Amino acid sequence: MGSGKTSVGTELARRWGVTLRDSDRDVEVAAGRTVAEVFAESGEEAFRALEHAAVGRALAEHAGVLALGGGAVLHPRSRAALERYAGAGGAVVFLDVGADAVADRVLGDTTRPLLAGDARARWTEIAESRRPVYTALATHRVVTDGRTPAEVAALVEQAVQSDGPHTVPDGVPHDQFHDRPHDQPHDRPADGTATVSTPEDSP
Ligand SMILES: Nc1ncnc2c1ncn2[C@@H]1O[C@H](COP(=O)(O)OP(=O)(O)O)[C@@H](O)[C@H]1O
Ligand SMILES: O=C(O)C1=C[C@@H](OP(=O)(O)O)[C@@H](O)[C@H](O)C1
Ligand SMILES: [Mg+2]
Repeated sequence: MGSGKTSVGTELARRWGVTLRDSDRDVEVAAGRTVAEVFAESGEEAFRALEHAAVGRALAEHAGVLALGGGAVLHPRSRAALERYAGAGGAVVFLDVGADAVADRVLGDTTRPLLAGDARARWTEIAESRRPVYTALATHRVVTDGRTPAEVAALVEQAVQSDGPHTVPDGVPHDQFHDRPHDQPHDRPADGTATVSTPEDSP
């Protein structure tokens, strides 16, 4: 939440001339309700089931950029689907962000039900608990603090087009933050239609 998956995904799709899918948006269309309404009326479990279905559809049918909701990786079968996608050469990008940067972005926002109450404390707790999942799943990590969505999109492009060991743009070699379960090249195909998933980045 607030790492910029939706914003950066939009920029990246524009840059590459492809379309953006966003799992939250797909859930809202399928449910005919907002994410906040689904949480309030049906609960988080129902939201996760809708989200899992949206992720599966997007991975199967979408050739472009996919922005995930930050909790999409909590569903074991969504996580497994993303692992298969990455194992087949897809790029899964962890947009990393710290609490100070995120405070300026989403902490006053009421559209994210999991941040109700002490939003900063909730965000920090969620981010810490999910970080191991994000780092295990991601093929690339890009730090977003102090960068505009356009700047982050350029860094994502640079990261996924780089060869060999995945040195992220802030200079931290990929293997210092991630026990990578797969070791495939993650170049964007020349036709420019690769799906780049952003598994939250951070919550
Ligand atoms: N790099 C950034 N710098 C400043 N604000 C940003 C940045 N990325 C996103 N935002 C703002 O933060 C809010 C959340 O961004 P969003 O893309 O919805 O994040 P996510 O999808 O990861 O929750 C939006 O208001 C957006 O305009
Ligand atoms: O991290 C989460 O559990 C959530 C993140 C949200 O998406 P963003 O990460 O795009 O804000 C949205 O799916 C929902 O509010 C739950
Ligand atoms: Mg989003």
